Amino acid sequence: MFHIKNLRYKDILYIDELKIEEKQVTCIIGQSGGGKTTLLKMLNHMLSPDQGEIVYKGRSLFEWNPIALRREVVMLSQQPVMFEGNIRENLNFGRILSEKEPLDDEKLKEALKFVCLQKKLEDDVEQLSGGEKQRLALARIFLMDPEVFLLDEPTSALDKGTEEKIMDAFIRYSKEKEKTVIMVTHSDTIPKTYADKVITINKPTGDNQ
Ligand SMILES: Nc1ncnc2c1ncn2[C@@H]1O[C@H](COP(=O)(O)OP(=O)(O)OP(=O)(O)O)[C@@H](O)[C@H]1O
Repeated sequence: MFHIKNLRYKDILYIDELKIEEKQVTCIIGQSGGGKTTLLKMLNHMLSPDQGEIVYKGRSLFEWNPIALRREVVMLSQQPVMFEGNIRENLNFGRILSEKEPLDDEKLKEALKFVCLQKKLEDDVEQLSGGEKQRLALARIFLMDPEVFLLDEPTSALDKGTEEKIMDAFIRYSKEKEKTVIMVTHSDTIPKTYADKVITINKPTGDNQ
């Protein structure tokens, strides 16, 4: 699905060749500051390489309309993005960005349950904790229903039990719906439990595979 060739970005990321397969769970691991987030941002064209090429579905990312690409390839960033307003508005905002119709409260409540978030749709997002915001942002991209999920440390602010419940549900859903999941993680257990493939990205030495 993604094919990276001879990628160079500043002195941050050097990848000679890397393939990421569709409908699989790929975990990206490696040392802090090694360039994992930078790589995720390249996959939905929020950053461009200085040299080399990223091919997505057989076409160079440069040929893709960035907006159309980001409807298919959605990124959950490390610091969850929150919009002013309540939980309902925050969940449906992703749907608007994806040009999909807003969902009724029943569907939104199901999404909150999916991420183990016991809050009301009317609750203001300002009052949520870091871990609650992380789960709300995950529920929002889940409702966007993209083909590819780029997840940057999606459970870093959660306790082990909650991490396991959410990851179990999310990966089961992704497999059923044949989604592609590309996830940066520092967890020891997530790659072992869920990954079809693990990629290690460390500071450049030229042998990132
Ligand atoms: N736009 C930028 N310009 C210059 N340097 C950057 C830029 N973005 C990130 N960096 C640097 O690039 C390196 C890689 O950062 P990145 O966030 O990709 O690492 P990471 O592997 O995701 O780290 P962590 O595991 O700590 O989240 C870091 O040294 C960071 O400071």
